[in-house]
Amino acid sequence: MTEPTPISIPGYTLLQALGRGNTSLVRLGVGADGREVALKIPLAETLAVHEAAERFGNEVRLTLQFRHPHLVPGYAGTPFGPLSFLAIRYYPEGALNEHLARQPGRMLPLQDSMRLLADIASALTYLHHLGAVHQDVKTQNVYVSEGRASLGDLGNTYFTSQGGKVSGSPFYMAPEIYHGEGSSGASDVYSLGIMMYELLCGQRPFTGNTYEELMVAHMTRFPQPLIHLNPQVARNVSRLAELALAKRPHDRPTADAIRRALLTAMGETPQDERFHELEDAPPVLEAGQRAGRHGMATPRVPLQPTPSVPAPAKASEAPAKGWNPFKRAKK
Ligand SMILES: Nc1ncnc2c1ncn2[C@@H]1O[C@H](COP(=O)(O)OP(=O)(O)OP(=O)(O)O)[C@@H](O)[C@H]1O
Repeated sequence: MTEPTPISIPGYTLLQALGRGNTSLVRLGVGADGREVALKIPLAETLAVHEAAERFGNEVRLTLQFRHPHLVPGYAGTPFGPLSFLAIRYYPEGALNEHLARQPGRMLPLQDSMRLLADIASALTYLHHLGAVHQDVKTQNVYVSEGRASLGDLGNTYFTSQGGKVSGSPFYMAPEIYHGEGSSGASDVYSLGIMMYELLCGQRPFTGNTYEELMVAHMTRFPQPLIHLNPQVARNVSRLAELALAKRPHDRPTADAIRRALLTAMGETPQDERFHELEDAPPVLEAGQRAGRHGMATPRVPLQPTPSVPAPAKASEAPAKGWNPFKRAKK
């Protein structure tokens, strides 16, 4: 794997690497104001492949545009070109999968799990309200801080009105995506349903050792009721988790119904969500130009949907070996 460019970002002191994904190297950085940030820097191979570079640009633009307490906030970024990067909030506790791996039995106390799930459901309610689909809801893309969750990684997010390529991660992908059909808010809800099982009973509802086994499980099997696996889970929450995994998208509840059920089970009275208006879209920038909340003025321009690599829809298209059920094939 090649080293990313750039090796320096004006305005930031680059510190140690926090992690590396398929697309980018993430480094801790300190801004001119002394604030620690996570700097996503695309790998050279990401920039070399048009679709991958477009996806990174999409992530930069949408992260800077959306604003919600449970979406990872973006501070500044350059969407395209050799100097592209994205500065986002730094989460010292890391991603939810890393957080769970540190827990005994990979399980958090029930109230803590419900809080995190309610936060993610809230973020999805916001995206769906705006007509956007996240397409990659999974524990690896949720960041945790002091018991609260923020959803990140908007590289595959698109507005349904503008269209976008269908993608997902095999452990979390809804049956309609395996069938090669379109994604929607309901396919995000399906992925949230998978996370409800992971967090509330410590196991995934569908497993498989190969892509084909996993595909068959998602398309044909029905999960055990959550409440049978963990009798402490409230009946309504268990029922909504099962419904979230309905084979047909229109049989699934909304993210907001799940949020409300979780809050009610926690003894709270759910309030209606109140949303910020969309940030002005960052302008289309030349290489090296920067957009952000404390950067240049941002004229209104329409967002361009950025295509992502489609998830393999048929067994014959599935990766034969070395497949990773947490990752889509990206390049
Ligand atoms: N905001 C952050 N704060 C702390 N650590 C982070 C942050 N963002 C990313 N990381 C670390 O960097 C790793 C790689 O990040 P990420 O998975 O987002 O990379 P990516 O290449 O953009 O994603 P993908 O592999 O889905 O294309 C994460 O697993 C995590 O350990």
